[in-house]
Amino acid sequence: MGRVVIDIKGLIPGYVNGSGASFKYPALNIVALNNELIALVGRNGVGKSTLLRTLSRLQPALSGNVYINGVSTNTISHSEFAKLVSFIPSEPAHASHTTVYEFVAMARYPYKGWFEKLRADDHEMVKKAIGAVGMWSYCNRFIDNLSDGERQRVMIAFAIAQDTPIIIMDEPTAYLDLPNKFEVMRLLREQSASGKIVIISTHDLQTAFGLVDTIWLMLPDGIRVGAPEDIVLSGSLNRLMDSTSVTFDIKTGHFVYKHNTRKKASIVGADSHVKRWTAHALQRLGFEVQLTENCSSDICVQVVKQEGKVQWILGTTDRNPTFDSIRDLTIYLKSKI
Ligand SMILES: Nc1ncnc2c1ncn2[C@@H]1O[C@H](COP(=O)(O)OP(=O)(O)OP(=O)(O)O)[C@@H](O)[C@H]1O
Repeated sequence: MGRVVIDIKGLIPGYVNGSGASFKYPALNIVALNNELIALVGRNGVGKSTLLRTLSRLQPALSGNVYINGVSTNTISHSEFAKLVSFIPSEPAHASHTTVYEFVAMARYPYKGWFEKLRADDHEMVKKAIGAVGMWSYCNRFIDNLSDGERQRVMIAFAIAQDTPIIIMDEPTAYLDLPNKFEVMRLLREQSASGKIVIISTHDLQTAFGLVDTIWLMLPDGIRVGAPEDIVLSGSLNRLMDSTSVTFDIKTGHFVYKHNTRKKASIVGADSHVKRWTAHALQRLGFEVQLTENCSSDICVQVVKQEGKVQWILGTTDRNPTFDSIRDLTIYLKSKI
């Protein structure tokens, strides 16, 4: 696959109605490069689908331009554009009485003239695409009878068979369980590694921040572009969450519930994994937790491990309450605070 560059210049995506623009996003200036897997993230309603649909030419921009390899997409014919960009919408395909094979074969039609049949090399491409997503044994199954995860793989096969240098997918990991989310991301990584630009929108920050090359973070006042790590270090994620109940913990890389109470607790003991998960439980109860060598707060939990058995002792003497599980410890603490 040759080099591909998307150059977004002064693009304002949005909708107009009779009284003017009903939704208008600030102007975007971004360059995307081949081999880049990009996740577009942002709150509900910020404009992710609108931007992806605009890049895919399914709706006009309010102003600005998108260039693919230096050519304005407004000047590219529909059939040529279909050889450059495949767009997979967020709603899973429901094509009645269409088999997986027939559905993926439709991806080859941009390469055909009117009434022209698929040739042997088109069929090879379709077979390769279905095989690449591990769906070969499903070829004769109807699309309607697939699970969401299976259908999502078929959608990726469609994009592979369309064989475009740019793949745009709106929420490809929605509806999927965790192993399937990672599997879909692996397939998309393979596509970008083969030289394509892959742009997806997602609400799944863990998957996005763990696996993509670049984040496009859509905030209400404009977009931030960077490696996931750049975005974390810029502090922009707290603006994404800008909420009274969630905050981003830069030390752990996790989004955490914001508690109002800030009682202090310390956890002592030798087993670092047990200490860390005990801290997790106490943080959930609203404690500010320190993992230390010595008890330094009013509430101190000792993690003791003897002959493979773990116990949690509240306080510093043997007469203090002792628990056999984190659940018992938290039930006790909740009854006291
Ligand atoms: N057809 C339409 N006409 C006018 N406004 C629309 C239309 N479709 C969506 N909008 C508005 O455009 C804004 C952006 O919507 P969009 O669907 O792009 O957001 P999103 O970030 O994809 O949201 P979500 O994460 O909830 O899917 C919203 O305020 C929405 O109400």
